[in-house]
Amino acid sequence: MIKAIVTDIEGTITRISFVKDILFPYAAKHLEEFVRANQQRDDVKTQIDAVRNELNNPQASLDDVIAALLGWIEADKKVTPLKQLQGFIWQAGYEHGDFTGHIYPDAYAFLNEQNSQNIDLYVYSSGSVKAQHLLFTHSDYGDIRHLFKGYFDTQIGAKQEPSSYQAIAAQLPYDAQHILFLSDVVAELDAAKAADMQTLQLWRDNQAQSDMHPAIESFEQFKALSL
Ligand SMILES: CSCCC(=O)C(=O)COP(=O)(O)O
Ligand SMILES: [Mg+2]
Repeated sequence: MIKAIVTDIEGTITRISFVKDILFPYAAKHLEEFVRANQQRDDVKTQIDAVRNELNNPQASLDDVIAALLGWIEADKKVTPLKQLQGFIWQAGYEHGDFTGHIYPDAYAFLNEQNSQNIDLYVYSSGSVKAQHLLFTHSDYGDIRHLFKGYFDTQIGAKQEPSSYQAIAAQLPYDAQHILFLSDVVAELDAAKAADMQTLQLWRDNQAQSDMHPAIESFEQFKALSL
């Protein structure tokens, strides 16, 4: 019996193209100016040092740090300091109304339905917890943060590592087998399954599939599943 749902964002409840074609280019456009202007801010300084750490070069110049960050955006690398900085940068875009956080209509209906049935909803995304809050605060449906009980990002571990799902389950008041993890990415579902969670793939954009996980194309098909 499912008591809690942990959902991925991009590709699961949010269109991939919103992240790849709107959020990532916005971050790339504003990153250099943001990092230079805010390099003395404590939370930004921490992430700049974390980039130097990732580069194994404590002496890396700010130019080197910026070049690495821009390369990681281009390659869609889920490197924690990049994801944390992207969250800071997107704040201005959301607050100026440059975009709203995309949520699929079927996902919005599904999240509301599960919430009304007292299923606890959590988020686990490579996007930082700050970025998650921004997307849900400024979503296509207004502020929908009330739907979620908690948020996890790569600070708990990478999404393709079973230990990350074990750590999430340890923070929830349910055994892993009562937790359903939703994602579009098979490697993430494999990791969650290895941690004893139930899994369900959202298959919206022709992603690779696997016999190991049930799959649906839209949450409208959820009720027909016997989970
Ligand atoms: C929180 S919105 C930004 C999403 C993002 O930056 C990202 O890398 C998407 O990763 P996900 O784990 O949600 O597929
Ligand atoms: Mg995803």
